[in-house]
Amino acid sequence: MISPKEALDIVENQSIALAPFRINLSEALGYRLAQDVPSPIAMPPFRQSAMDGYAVNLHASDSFTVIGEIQAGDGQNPGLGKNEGVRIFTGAAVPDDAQVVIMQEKIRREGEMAYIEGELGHHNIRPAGEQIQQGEIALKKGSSLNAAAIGFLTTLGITEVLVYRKPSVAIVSTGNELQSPGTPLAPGKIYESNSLMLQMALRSMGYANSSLQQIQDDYTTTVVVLKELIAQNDMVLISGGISVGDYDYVGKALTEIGVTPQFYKVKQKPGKPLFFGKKDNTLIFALPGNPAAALSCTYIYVRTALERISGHLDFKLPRTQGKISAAYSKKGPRAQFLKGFYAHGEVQVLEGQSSAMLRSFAQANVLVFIPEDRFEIAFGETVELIPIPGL
Ligand SMILES: Nc1nc2c(c(=O)[nH]1)N[C@H]1C(S)=C(S)[C@@H](COP(=O)(O)OP(=O)(O)OC[C@H]3O[C@@H](n4cnc5c(N)ncnc54)[C@H](O)[C@@H]3O)O[C@H]1N2
Ligand code: MOO
Repeated sequence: MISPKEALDIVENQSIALAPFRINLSEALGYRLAQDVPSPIAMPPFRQSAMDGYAVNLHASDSFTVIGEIQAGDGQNPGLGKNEGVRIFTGAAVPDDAQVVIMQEKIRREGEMAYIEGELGHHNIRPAGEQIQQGEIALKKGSSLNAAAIGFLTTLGITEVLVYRKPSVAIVSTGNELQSPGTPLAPGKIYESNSLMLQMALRSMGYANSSLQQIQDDYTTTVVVLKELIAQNDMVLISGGISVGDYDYVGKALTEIGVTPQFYKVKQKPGKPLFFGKKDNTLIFALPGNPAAALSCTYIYVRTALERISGHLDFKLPRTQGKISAAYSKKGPRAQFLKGFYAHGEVQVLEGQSSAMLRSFAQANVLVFIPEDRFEIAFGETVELIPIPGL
């Protein structure tokens, strides 16, 4: 059995970015750039006034003559003699001859004459190219296209960019005991909840392209359905049927389909029987059916794979720290990812850590990582936390 760290290393190394395509910026939210993007223009494109006031060619004087006006958007560049100025507004082009824009609050006007009152202070001119020069890299390959990034590229006149494709993900739940919600439970059945939960986890992380399937514990069906889904998708997430029971067909079916295993079983709780494999360019995770195990593995391993194949090339699982609010005793040698609630530097390990339970997960905002070789964590000790994404 490998450690969580070894398993994450394998996932990172095996998750290769999908093929890029061109996209309009208005559709590009959440994608990652597949190229360095150079700026086609300098920004600002001209010397820009940062204030409403007067642009002045000032020479050792505390007064000047106002000879005209420039509004934002005007294209003229009037010549200014010594101690001549123009009325100007924020965002307007400053005449080449002006060295300073004086805020209107510091000016007293008398007809065409303007008198400076108090200290001049800043020159209030944004130099051309102050933010970026023409040809300079605006955003690097791998950058996330969030609202600010899309806004920034739009200020440069860019309308289309090359981004990495986002994966199509098939989510498959297995198990004869599973019944779709919406009808009273039949004896021996439970409601099927993993597929919707996993779809929501993916959506909350920015991956909207997923489909849901449910299959019975039947070997032939499992082979046929999984084979087709693996051929058609970039990633397949299977929940349940990966342990050692007589009706756990998933592992055998994946072997028959020709999936190359990257690992099976991780020294962790929850999620010990996690399987990760590859067929051609498709990544396959067989997640343990226990709901908290399936979700925990999704937030740790599936997330890492999704980020990397979507172009977040150097993605590492975010980790932070907090002080534990009560002593904790770990039983057994497996590393643990505990459901926790973190606030103001302190983390509380929640009641009910069984991998069959979701109650504590529904209240958690972090996973508390307890390494394999740690058993007794003292009150107030600093522990590693993995924030739950998408909250
Ligand atoms: N003899 C052993 N038995 C088990 C071992 C072991 O090492 N030896 N490992 C245990 C651990 S740890 C886990 S985790 C589970 C994982 O088992 P499977 O991945 O095969 O999952 P299932 O048996 O199909 O289901 C487990 C549990 O989760 C419920 N489940 C499954 N799918 C769903 C779903 N879509 N929605 C809601 N709930 C679901 C299922 O009813 C079971 O209760 O194996 C242990 N056994
Ligand atoms: O590994 Mo299982 O998820 O502990 O119950």
